Amino acid sequence: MPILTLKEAANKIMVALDKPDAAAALALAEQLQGRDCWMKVGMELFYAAGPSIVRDLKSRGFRVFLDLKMHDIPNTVRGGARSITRLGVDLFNVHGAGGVAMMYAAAEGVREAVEAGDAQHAPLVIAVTQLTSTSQIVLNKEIGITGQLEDAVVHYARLSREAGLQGVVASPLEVAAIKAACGTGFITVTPGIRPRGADVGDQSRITTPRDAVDGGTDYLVIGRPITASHNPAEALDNILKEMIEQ
Ligand SMILES: O=C(O)c1cc(=O)[nH]c(=O)n1[C@@H]1O[C@H](COP(=O)(O)O)[C@@H](O)[C@H]1O
Repeated sequence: MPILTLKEAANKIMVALDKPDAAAALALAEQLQGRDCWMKVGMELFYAAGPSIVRDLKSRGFRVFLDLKMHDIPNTVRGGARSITRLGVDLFNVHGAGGVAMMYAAAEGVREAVEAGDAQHAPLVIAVTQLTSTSQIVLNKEIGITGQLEDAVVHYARLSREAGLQGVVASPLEVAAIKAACGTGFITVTPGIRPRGADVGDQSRITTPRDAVDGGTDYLVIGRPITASHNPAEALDNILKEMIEQ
């Protein structure tokens, strides 16, 4: 892998702002300001703080990944995508399990909002393949998908590309297979990042930040290793250091 600059490494980080309200999220974001990383707004924060949290983060100069993992009938997802696009986010996700028509509807919703002049730019749309908390055993025995987990991930990646989406969410362990199937330009956004010695928690398919970078991922989604630290800025800086070390 080519050596990354500090700025390039920071550009790859999406900090999962899994906080209960806007005040807590913005206090954390402020501590990380000036480092060029993205902020990810997920269900906990968005359901509490609403659309204004997106505007608050954008006005502070952050790029925003809105992680609401839409999974519904195509018509509903199309409307959801239109509303999300109007918010001005840079990237959002849907569930690959919703199928091609649903994913296509998400892409259409984006186009409709942009063409109607309701949005300045089109956000990237990506599909969740298999959650990084899902293990091989859970996939086979609970979810009921037979075969290898990596094959299930690649299957959804192919479908999402067919539907016109720009990338997927997967674990860093599947990046090489996704890129081989869908091309190097197909974006991989990878949670399941744990620095050595960090608490794994509910994640199942994990790598260190450095292994994720060496594996060719485009973006690393990192929550608790940064946000639960007593010094989030220092935790982020240590991760960045590990990513750029020769
Ligand atoms: O779409 C996501 O962001 C996502 C997909 C996935 O498969 N696994 C996953 O962990 N995530 C999100 O990534 C973040 C990971 O957070 P930590 O486990 O605290 O680093 C959380 O906000 C999850 O909601």
